[in-house]
Amino acid sequence: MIYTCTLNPSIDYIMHVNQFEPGGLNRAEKTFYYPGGKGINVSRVLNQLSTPSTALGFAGGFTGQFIRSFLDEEGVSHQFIETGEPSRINVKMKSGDETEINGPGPAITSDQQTELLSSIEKLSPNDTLVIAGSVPASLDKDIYLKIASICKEKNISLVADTSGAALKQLIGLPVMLLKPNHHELGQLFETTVTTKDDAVFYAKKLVEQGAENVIVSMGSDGAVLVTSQYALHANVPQGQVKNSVGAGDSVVAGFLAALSTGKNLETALRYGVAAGSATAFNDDLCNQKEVDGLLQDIVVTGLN
Ligand SMILES: Nc1ncnc2c1ncn2[C@@H]1O[C@H](COP(=O)(O)OP(=O)(O)OP(=O)(O)O)[C@@H](O)[C@H]1O
Ligand SMILES: O=P(O)(O)OC[C@@]1(O)O[C@H](CO)[C@@H](O)[C@@H]1O
Repeated sequence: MIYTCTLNPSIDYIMHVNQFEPGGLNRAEKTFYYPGGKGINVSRVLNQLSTPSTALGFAGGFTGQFIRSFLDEEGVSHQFIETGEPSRINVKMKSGDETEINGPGPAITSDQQTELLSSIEKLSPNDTLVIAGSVPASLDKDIYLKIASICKEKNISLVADTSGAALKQLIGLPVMLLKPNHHELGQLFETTVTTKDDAVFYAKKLVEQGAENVIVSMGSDGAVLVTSQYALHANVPQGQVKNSVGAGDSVVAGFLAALSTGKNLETALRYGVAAGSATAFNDDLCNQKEVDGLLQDIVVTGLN
């Protein structure tokens, strides 16, 4: 069974504003509300790809209620710990470019944190846990390390999509998949990752330190997969980007969905990139039909 863990879920409030004028009264042409947070996005895309998962983490207040009801309607299983204070609302403004303002999220008590760790302790060996997104300030700074230690002890396969200090803590641990984007990979090594070769060079360092698979997503330049055996690149199909929020999470979901049906790593990379691009070409996250429609346009090539 796949579990996802989102420590700081959100409602993503997506606003399309034709010509944004800072300091003026702006009116949006179109708005959308979706449950957000990286782990939740992974669970929603897995569900679209007929791969069951359960979303764990914290949710609270009227916004938490919206997140739960939305997931219920879609048939995504969830077990969030109630925070009392409302989950955050993240504003994503599309106005030529994409501007994001993410809230800090509710305070989480140490009892609530302990409850989450206990629920992870109860997962079974060979389950997969996806930890994704930022760590709220009220939680222990090393919570991902604590979760990774539980996974190691219980033989739970760990997947991580996070950045900064939270990502740094996981280096050297036996992680099944790390999925930084090229900016996050660059930050980790205090450098700039711009080319496929840069991505392979630094992803290899993560593999040497214990990661089984590293996918570096590179926006319109596709994604690179590095393992101890080889490095592959997948291009992106042509299309019009509508909303790239959750595109990286969709890569993770597509990759895991393919692996769960026994596909090989090359095919799983192709699914991951198809899911990422299908989400980028959509207002909401992708669905199965859209992913299937892009698969044949994605070419996977070997890199040195
Ligand atoms: N311009 C684009 N055209 C086609 N596909 C795209 C484009 N931008 C992103 N994608 C798809 O989305 C995937 C992930 O993109 P990106 O590297 O921007 O992820 P990310 O920064 O982790 O995203 P997020 O944090 O918003 O989920 C890419 O590998 C690709 O499949
Ligand atoms: O603040 P974090 O946890 O880093 O990112 C949260 C977030 O921006 O990531 C998702 C897209 O990947 C959105 O659904 C959500 O709003």
